[in-house]
Amino acid sequence: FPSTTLKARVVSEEDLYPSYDYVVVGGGTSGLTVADRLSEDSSKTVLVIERGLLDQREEAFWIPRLLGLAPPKYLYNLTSTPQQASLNRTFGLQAGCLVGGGSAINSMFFDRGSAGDYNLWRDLGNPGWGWDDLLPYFKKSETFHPPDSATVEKFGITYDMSVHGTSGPIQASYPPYLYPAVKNFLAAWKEFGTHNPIDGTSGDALGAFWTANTLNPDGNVRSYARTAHYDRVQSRSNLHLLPAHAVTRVLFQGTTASGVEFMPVGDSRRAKVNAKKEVIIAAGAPHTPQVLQLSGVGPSVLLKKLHIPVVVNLPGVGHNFQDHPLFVADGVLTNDLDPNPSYSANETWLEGERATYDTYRTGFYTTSSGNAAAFIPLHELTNRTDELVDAYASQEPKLQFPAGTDSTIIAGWRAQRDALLASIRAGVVAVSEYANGPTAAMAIVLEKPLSRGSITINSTDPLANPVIDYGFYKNPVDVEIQVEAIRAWRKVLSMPSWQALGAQPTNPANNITTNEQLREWVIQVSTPTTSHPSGTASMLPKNLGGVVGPDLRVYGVSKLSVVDASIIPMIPATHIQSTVYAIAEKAADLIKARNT
Ligand SMILES: Cc1cc2nc3c(=O)[nH]c(=O)nc-3n(C[C@H](O)[C@H](O)[C@H](O)COP(=O)(O)OP(=O)(O)OC[C@H]3O[C@@H](n4cnc5c(N)ncnc54)[C@H](O)[C@@H]3O)c2cc1C
Repeated sequence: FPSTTLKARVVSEEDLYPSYDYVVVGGGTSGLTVADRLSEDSSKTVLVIERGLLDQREEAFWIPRLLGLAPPKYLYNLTSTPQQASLNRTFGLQAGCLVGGGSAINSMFFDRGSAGDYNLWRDLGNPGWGWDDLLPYFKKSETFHPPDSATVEKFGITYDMSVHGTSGPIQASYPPYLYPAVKNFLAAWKEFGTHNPIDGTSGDALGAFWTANTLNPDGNVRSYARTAHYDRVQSRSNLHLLPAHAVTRVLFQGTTASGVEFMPVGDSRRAKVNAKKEVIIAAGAPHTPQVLQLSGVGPSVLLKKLHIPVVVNLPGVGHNFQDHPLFVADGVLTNDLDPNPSYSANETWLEGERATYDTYRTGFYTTSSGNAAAFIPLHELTNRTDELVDAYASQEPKLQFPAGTDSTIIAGWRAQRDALLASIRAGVVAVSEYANGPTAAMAIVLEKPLSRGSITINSTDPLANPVIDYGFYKNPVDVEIQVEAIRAWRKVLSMPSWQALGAQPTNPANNITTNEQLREWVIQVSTPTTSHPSGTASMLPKNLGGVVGPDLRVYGVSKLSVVDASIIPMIPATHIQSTVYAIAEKAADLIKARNT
């Protein structure tokens, strides 16, 4: 990989200015995006404080196929509490602890939800956050490189340039190595009864379609927040990055954020830096609530228990936690095509592909985790739609939460449920995702869970892991949708285009058929996370458990905002990084406008 000089604006503690216009907490996906945009104005100074290290160009960060192999020092080691509705199992939560955050280690799917996903945000009390409002920011964030005509012809990829950006920092493209069976996947879903949108990023992400990756076609390397929003602009003298330091709390004068306290990781010494205009929190959904709670912004009951002085009682901080639960349904293709994913089991073949990548930057190593997915609305998934919607609608909100839960959080859940059910009835959101494409085995993902969890601290140690409760499958109707998703998967495998490849389901086996059997299977094999944690500092009205308003400012204090995946009020039916980039792009515009 062409190595660059990376030290220019990485500062050490001694070089810090005593104050900056903006201090950004967390140099991950959203933090680096916002810092890049705010530092476009050379008269403003910006400091990013990142708990993790700057990667040293280890292969896992730039060779797409090596995703998942990041050295442990760049990862958090987070584990949930035992999840009651899931046989009391505990589950990890993957998150990147490095400059670039999740974007450095993710699976590189780069897609968007449906218009209905974002219109839900708007309709929950967030003017300016519907699909039409966000589309310009999706476009601003990316440079989309369409596939060449030979690829289009061979694989039938369709796209609509009018919904894409052509000059944004994140590079999006298709790898030059695609599997022919994806065409069968897409055709089978059409035979099943859904459609193939021309471009799944157009606001119509209902159906089965090709998906691009965060792949820079110049060398077929990962495009991520570090390369796109830091390396690209590191010559700016008004942008400073302080890696390997954790923000321990936001400092307040009264209720005005005035700066942050931070510490070098591995040293208990504390230091302070001032923010003249705003402190911007971008620590990611697992850690943003931790930073807020440590700073005295959160549920007062919790803060008092930990003897943290309360700056503002905000019960929603750490609540409304959502992710996408999933399981893998296994199947085989007895008559598979050439090439197919099973080749990668052969070490000699892999060595050849690695040599091809090293020499030509083509072949298998340009691929990450997939280039197609199906997002299916409930009425296409099952004929039990009315029954399932009624089951959700008849639930008593209070029973979804432990005794003592603040009434605003319960009201927020009710509002989300009612809005979601209207969208499900209207058929404008997907509830199930079938990820990947070229195999009969599929990750089946619940896209619109109504179970909610929480992330809270139980210690004032800023480096301690927060307590992660996924609230996994707490809502039994979520499980019921997963049951229907298995039935739909079996049905799609029986369609002519899959049968042409000899598709057969293997697990769950065909003799597992009753709702009860399928439910039991789902509970045994599911995990609560697709590494899409969201919602822990939700953008919702305060009386609905919100933490920030549509301007992303934290309620009850001034000069403090949140710009990361925590603000997502309802998780969209998509992989969420492009949404996080769009949020951060919009956040930067909002912050600039109020600080001219
Ligand atoms: C393994 C994995 C696979 C994924 N696959 C996909 C995919 O294929 N497609 C997709 O669209 N999405 C995917 N995602 C999700 C996507 O990458 C994330 O949603 C997104 O990166 C979140 O961005 P963020 O800015 O909210 O948080 P992050 O990018 O996680 O940034 C938060 C940063 O804050 C830092 N931080 C935390 N606490 C502190 C503190 N106290 N002081 C200073 N810094 C702090 C962290 O170290 C981190 O760098 C995946 C995520 C993971 C982890």
